[in-house]
Amino acid sequence: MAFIHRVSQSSISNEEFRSRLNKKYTMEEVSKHCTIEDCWIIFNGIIYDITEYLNFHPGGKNILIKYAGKDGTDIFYKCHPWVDCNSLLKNYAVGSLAE
Ligand code: HEM
Repeated sequence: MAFIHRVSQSSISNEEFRSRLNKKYTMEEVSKHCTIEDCWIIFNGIIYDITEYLNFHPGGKNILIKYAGKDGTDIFYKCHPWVDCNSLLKNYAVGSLAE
C-alpha cells in the first residue's frame, strides 16, 4: 500500500531538519505555493512542501488542497489530533515562518 510504503522510508537527520528550519519564509511567500503542482502548508510554524504527500493523504487530496499556501494547524487538530504530523512530514520540511 502506497501510504505504508511512504511512512516506512527513512527520514532526514535531525541536523538536516534543523538546518531546513533556519530558512525563514513570510506568509506572503508561502501563499504563492497554493496549487496541486506546488503545494506548501504550515503546521505549528513549520512549512512543509506537501506536493507529493497530497497523493498519500488518507483523507484525500481535495480536502487538503483547500489549505494550500495556508496555515493548516487548527483544522489538522480538529480532524485528527492523534496523527503525528511532524514525523509524517519531516522529510517535506522546507523552512519555518518568519516572525
Ligand atoms: C498536512 C498535514 C496532514 C497530515 C500529515 C495528515 C494525515 C492524515 C492521516 C495519517 C490520516 C489517517 C488518520 C487515521 O486513520 O487515524 C488522515 C485522515 C484525514 N485527514 Fe488528514 N492530514 C493532514 C492534513 C489534513 C487537513 C488540513 C485536513 C482537513 C482539511 C485533513 C482531513 C482529514 C480527514 C477528513 C481524514 C479522515 C479520512 C477518513 O476518515 O477517511 N487532513 N490525515
